[in-house]
Amino acid sequence: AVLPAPDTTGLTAVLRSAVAQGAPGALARIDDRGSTYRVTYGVADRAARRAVDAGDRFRVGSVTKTFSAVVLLQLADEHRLVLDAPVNRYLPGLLPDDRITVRHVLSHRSGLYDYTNDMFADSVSGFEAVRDRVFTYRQLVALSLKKPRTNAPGAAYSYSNTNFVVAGLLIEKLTGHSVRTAYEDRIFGPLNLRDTFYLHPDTAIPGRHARGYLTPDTAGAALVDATAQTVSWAQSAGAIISSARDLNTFYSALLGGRLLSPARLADMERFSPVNSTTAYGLGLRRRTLSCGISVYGHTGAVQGYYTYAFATKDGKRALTALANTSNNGKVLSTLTGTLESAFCGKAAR
Ligand SMILES: CC1(C)S[C@@H]2[C@H](NC(=O)CCCC[C@H](NC(=O)C[NH3+])C(=O)[O-])C(=O)N2[C@H]1C(=O)[O-]
Repeated sequence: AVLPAPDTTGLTAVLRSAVAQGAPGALARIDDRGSTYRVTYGVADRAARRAVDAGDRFRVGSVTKTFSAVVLLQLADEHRLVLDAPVNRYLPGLLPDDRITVRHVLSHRSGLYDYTNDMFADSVSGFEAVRDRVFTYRQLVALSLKKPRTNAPGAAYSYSNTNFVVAGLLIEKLTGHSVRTAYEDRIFGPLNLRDTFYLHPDTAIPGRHARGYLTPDTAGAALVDATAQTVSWAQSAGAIISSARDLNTFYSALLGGRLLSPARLADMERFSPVNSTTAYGLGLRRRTLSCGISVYGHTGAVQGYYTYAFATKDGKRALTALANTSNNGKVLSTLTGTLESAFCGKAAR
């Protein structure tokens, strides 16, 4: 299908709305068959009053889940992992139910409870309690197992960070290396993602970056600078640092068939419906837009940063958008408009 031209005027209007709704700043970058469009609005650093730059690095949150899924699917391509095998085959005794498979984990159908529900029940105090903490994967899994499963294995979709903490344990067990080494050797290096890092438990973001600001639960309370944090509460579920350029490169390469065999990419794109416009595959979301076009990628919400990173089925057009706030539902919802502008064009306004 011929895509409408991107609507950069509409894109600017969406970013302006996000800032009006409380984000200090926002950026968007579209890569489309060799053409690049960049839009920025507001500030990357409130104290220094530095304007957002489209090249700024940022924390990508759950966009990390696609990277973790790619590593495990590459291991499946290498016949070192069977997607429909129980997780406990590779990590004996980890989970209390041998029926939970790797595929259940990567599609959020395992039933494993999401420990962040309790961890961040109060947004600011929950964040302050963990921002400098370092967890082991098994400590995070133990937090989840204190609560009942949400569903029988495979019976329903229920988003849970715990699933991609288990994915991190699988990556380290099956590769014999750290998650950081697996990302660098299998994705960051081959795609030359120079702005992309996995530095857990280091709290800094290297190079020029947008500072991230957590919106408190109390209306009108001051934003909390959340830039420096270990993201140890998430790790292989949410701790990657990247840029709009690199995320566009990543999703274009993935959907263009450069990272996985056709069979494994098809596994990743076996979608179960989440709601009328969204479906989830293996570490990959599909969103169907108002113009009927479906786009593939992931969103991210880590303290201080909202990310949307999506591309067309063939990977030839990709969009990444970032607003440097979080815990602000209006901003998260408004950013959906970047997909409409990027892929549906002017008709979307
Ligand atoms: C499904 C999501 C949106 S949430 C999930 C994951 N992020 C988290 O689980 C962190 C939740 C706490 C973040 C915090 N919220 C609170 O503290 C609320 N009390 C805030 O907004 O800064 C991620 O990233 N995913 C997004 C995704 O996959 O799109």
